[in-house]
Amino acid sequence: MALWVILCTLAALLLGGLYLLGMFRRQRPDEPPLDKGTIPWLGYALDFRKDSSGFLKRMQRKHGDIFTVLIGGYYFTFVMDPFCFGAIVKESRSKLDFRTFASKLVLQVFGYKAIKASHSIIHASSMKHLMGDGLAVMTQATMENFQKLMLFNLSSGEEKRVWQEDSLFHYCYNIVFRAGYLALYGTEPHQGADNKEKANEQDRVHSNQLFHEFRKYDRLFPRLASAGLPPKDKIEAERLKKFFWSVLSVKKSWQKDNVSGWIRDQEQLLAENGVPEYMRDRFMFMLLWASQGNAGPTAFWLLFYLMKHPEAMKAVRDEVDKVLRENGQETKPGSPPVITRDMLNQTPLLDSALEETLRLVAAPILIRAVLQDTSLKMSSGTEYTLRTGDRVALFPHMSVQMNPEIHPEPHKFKYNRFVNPDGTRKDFYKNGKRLKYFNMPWGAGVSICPGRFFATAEIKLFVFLMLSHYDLELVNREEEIPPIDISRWGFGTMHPVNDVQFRYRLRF
Ligand code: HEM
Repeated sequence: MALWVILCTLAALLLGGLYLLGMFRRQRPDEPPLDKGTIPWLGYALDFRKDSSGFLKRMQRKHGDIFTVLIGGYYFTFVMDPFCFGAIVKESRSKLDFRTFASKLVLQVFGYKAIKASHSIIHASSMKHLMGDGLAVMTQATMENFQKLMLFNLSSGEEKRVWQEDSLFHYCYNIVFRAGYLALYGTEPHQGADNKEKANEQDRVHSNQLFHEFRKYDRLFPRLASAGLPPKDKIEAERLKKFFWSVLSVKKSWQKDNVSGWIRDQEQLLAENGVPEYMRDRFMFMLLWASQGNAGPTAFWLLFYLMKHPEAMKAVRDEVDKVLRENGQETKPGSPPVITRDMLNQTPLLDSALEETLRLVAAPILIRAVLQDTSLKMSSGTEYTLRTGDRVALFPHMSVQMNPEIHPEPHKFKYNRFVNPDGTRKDFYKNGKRLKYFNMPWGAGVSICPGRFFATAEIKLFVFLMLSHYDLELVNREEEIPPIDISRWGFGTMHPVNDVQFRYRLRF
């Protein structure tokens, strides 16, 4: 009898194990093509982690616009048909849920254990402070910090009109990160005008140190997110996490000046929802990564493409100069221009150039957990069932942003791709049908980036200041577009593998 029980238990365990490894899963008649790969449980995890875009291209060629693949124990259904995107991102949360996957990820990479209200707290405070009137306040704060970082040692005189050389990715990421960080997380307090310069200097030093630690974490991030870090790097990641929890802690923020309403409100709302202080510290780290991880790299690509395409540089610079002139702002040493949110709304060409940059380099993968069987109709008319327990994923970089049927010559940077000659926005079509989702750098639906208007303002302020103050050029005019780091597909803006040298010189 005992032997019989043991045998049954072993058989049940074996069957359970095989089930978990995916051995019994079969494609049902109404389901998308299923591809489990050859390695049990892992499936295609290694191929996907190595180069998600290359892998998905191969799968699309093999299976078409919808397919389910096994990746590290999870079944992901990738949907490449842009006419289905709306149905997926707008589906009710009871069927396709964004939170399940996102909560797991933020726990793994930031140590933050999300509560139910986290998402609505983020979105409510972003609506208040990163859009509309709140955005005007944030734009001004960011402007002041850009000036603090970029223009503090400018003086007039010919001797200053010498070329200075720097690495473009590092330069852009560094300045945009620090200005955004100081605008959101606050500045060093000071009393009286005498101490102001001292406080400014402290802000410069502190934000620079923070940037250098942030970059260390940033480099580990893709492998941290896919649980692929070797032990040595894991220890380093733990050290960095603790460093950020401490530097960004709620207690330290109470000692700062000019902490944004965005940070203050979220901290307070979390506290009101019973989140303990140590967890609120971790939340602050998550917000730092979300807010600063993409804007700097995007600013790099935008300036790079403008320098690489002189006609684009001229058009955007002329537009910036015109807006400054028409708003009574002259660029003179010693009196930096005041750039307002209204001025940033008068730049259709710069908007198009930024959107074009994002089309080329923003590559998030949007993921929803399937909580109930959900049917999905493709533009071909075929209907599929997404299976409960699976995940559904979109990779708009491949399916729309670089799709030659939607954007002719997709690898080319065309600064005016998104704007008509009269300044209005262009429409985009596939197979003669107008598309709603033709560029998705910010995601879509419930999980759309709540900081997108602030991000846009931040990058545009930076470009305004760079173009109005400096002549800019690549050190090597024939510089090739640097290859991208393919381990970062899915996480936002891509990074270049190598940096690019550029030089800048005061214009006046
Ligand atoms: C060029 C810059 C940026 C890009 C390309 C970008 C893109 C994205 C994307 C694709 C997502 C996730 C969407 C999803 O998973 O479905 C996201 C989430 C988020 N972004 Fe941004 N973002 C940028 C800048 C910013 C800035 C400046 C802020 C804040 C000041 C910000 C705050 C956030 C937050 C808080 C989330 C998480 C939202 C949530 O959990 O619901 N982002 N962003």
